[in-house]
Formats: sequence, structure tokens, C-alpha cells
Amino acid sequence: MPVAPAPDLLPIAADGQTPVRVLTIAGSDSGGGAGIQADMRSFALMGVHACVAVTAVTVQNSLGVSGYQEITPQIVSDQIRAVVGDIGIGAAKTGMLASSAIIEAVVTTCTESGIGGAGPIPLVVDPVCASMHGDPLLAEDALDDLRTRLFPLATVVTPNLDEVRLITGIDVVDAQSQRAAARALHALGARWALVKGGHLRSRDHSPDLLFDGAEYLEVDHERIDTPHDHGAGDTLAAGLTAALAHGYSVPDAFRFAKAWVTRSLTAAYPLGGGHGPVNPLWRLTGTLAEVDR
Ligand SMILES: Nc1ncnc2c1ncn2[C@@H]1O[C@H](COP(=O)(O)OP(=O)(O)OP(=O)(O)O)[C@@H](O)[C@H]1O
Ligand SMILES: Cc1ncc(COP(=O)(O)O)c(N)n1
Repeated sequence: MPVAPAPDLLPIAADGQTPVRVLTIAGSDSGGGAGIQADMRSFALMGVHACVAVTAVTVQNSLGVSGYQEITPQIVSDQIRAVVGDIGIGAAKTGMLASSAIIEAVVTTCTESGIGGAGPIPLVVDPVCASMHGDPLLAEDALDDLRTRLFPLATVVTPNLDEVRLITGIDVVDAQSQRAAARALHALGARWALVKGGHLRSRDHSPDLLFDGAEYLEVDHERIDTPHDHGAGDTLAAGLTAALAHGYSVPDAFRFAKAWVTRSLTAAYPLGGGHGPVNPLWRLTGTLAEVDR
């Protein structure tokens, strides 16, 4: 697959005034490291205006998630309609969706709004099932709706290896099983499947694999030695979403997003007594060229 070099930085505003807009449909993290808060930090630093449809409010810190309150499906749909109709968006992403009822509301509203599927607005689906601490963020009985209702709408799905196991039953341990997982995810209806390698804990690398049903594209990076990787998945998906909103192809958006999250991992910081967040604030003084990609 021929791939143009990923942009070092995304252009700030197409017309010099109003930036490209995106929509994140996700949960709030009170600790400020993942979910909507991770998305907003990255989007702001990528020069993208982010609209938000909140799905749930989690009670969370660096040690874990102790509870959450779902937003009603009607209010989730209303948030999406309100911003798509007035502000207009170039791409959207989903994160924590919590329940079958919220998945159904998101699928219905995205479909009628031209988001994902045959619509003109690309949709990145990060199928969040649990936090990095293992605390559930999706009802068990909603897994099938994620697979059968949301995946067919996805331009790209971005599961980590735990989510791959839940969704496909495949245990990814090496390059061969990572390819098998990508094929299984693509067969569920996503146009592109991105199997993230961050949980291949035994490896000294973190290879991510993208598949469009025909060809594989792997973008790898040496593992960064840090326990502070909270929000890494959201940050990768935010990078994809921003680049897609700018009109980049999925492979180019992937290369940009991988460089963005890698650079944000190198700048991650300790916070509280557990896992600190990845840190896109490097963008204020640094460049993507500072990571070897
Ligand atoms: N230690 C690391 N060094 C380099 N890259 C990493 C590391 N950990 C994760 N990544 C990269 O970060 C991105 C997110 O991957 P990961 O598989 O950890 O997803 P995730 O579990 O959804 O993230 P998180 O739970 O941390 O939010 C991927 O591009 C992955 O390769
Ligand atoms: C609201 C919300 N969304 C997503 C995650 C996943 O992020 P992580 O895997 O880093 O815990 C999270 N913990 N909280």
C-alpha cells in the first residue's frame, strides 16, 4: 500500500479563522487523563475544535474507576444533533458508550446525521470496554450491539488487545495472531481495523496493525518505558479523528496518530498514586520530529 508521509503537524485553521471541527462521543474522566478530557487536550493541541456528546460521567482517578452515571440515550442523541446541525463536523469518534441503549441512540443518530457507514463523515470507533485498571465501562450485555450495530458504521475500529479478545475471541500474542484479529474485526463490517499493540507487554516494541480487507500496514515504535499511559488509546483515536477531519487518508491519519501518541507517551507524567496520563502538552514547545518514526 503506497503511503505518503504523515504530516508533521496538522494545519491550524483552513480559512485562517474557524478550525476544522470534530465530535467526540465519550465518557468523562474525573481524573482528567482519559475519555473526553484526553480527547479535548489532544484536539486543542492539534488545532481542532472539538464538540462533545457526553455518554457517562465516571468517578475515576489514577487508581481506577469507582463508579459512573450514564447520561440518558435521548440526551446523548440530542447533543449529537445539536452540534452536527449547527456547527458541522469533519469527523467523529466514539469512546465509552456504557450500555446497549446508548449504543443504539448513537447508531441511529449518527446514521441520520451522515456520520459513518455510507455517510460523508468518517467515524472512528474506539470500542472501550474497560479502563486500563480493568474496571468495566461497558455493560456485558452490550458487547453484541457494539459488534453488530456499531462496527458496521465504523470507518476505523481501534481495539486494544483485551477488547480484541472480548470481541473476536482471538488472543493476540504475535504478528500472525494480530493479522488474524484484524481480519476478524474487518469481517464485522468496519472499513478499516486497527489492532493496537500496546498490550503486547512482553515485547520491547509496540506495533499497531491496520487492515482494509486487502493489505496490512504496520506502524511500530520502540516501547517507551513508562507506567504513565492512561489515555493512550483515546489519544491515538483522537489523532486519527483529527487527521481524517482534515481529509487525510486512513493510512496517513494512522501514521500521524501513531506519531502523536508516541510523542505524548514520551512526555507522560506521574499523577496520584497510580497511572499518570499521556501528555500532548509537548506540542506547546516541541515537534513530532522529536520521535523517530
Ligand atoms: N509503552 C508504550 N510505548 C510505545 N507505544 C505505546 C506504549 N503503550 C501503548 N502504546 C501505543 O499507544 C497506543 C494505544 O495503545 P494501547 O494498546 O495501550 O491502547 P489502549 O489500551 O486502548 O490504551 P490505554 O488503555 O492506555 O488508554 C497504540 O498506538 C500503542 O502502540
Ligand atoms: C471515561 C473513560 N473513557 C475511556 C477510558 C479508557 O482509558 P484507559 O484505558 O487509559 O483507562 C477511561 N478510563 N475512562
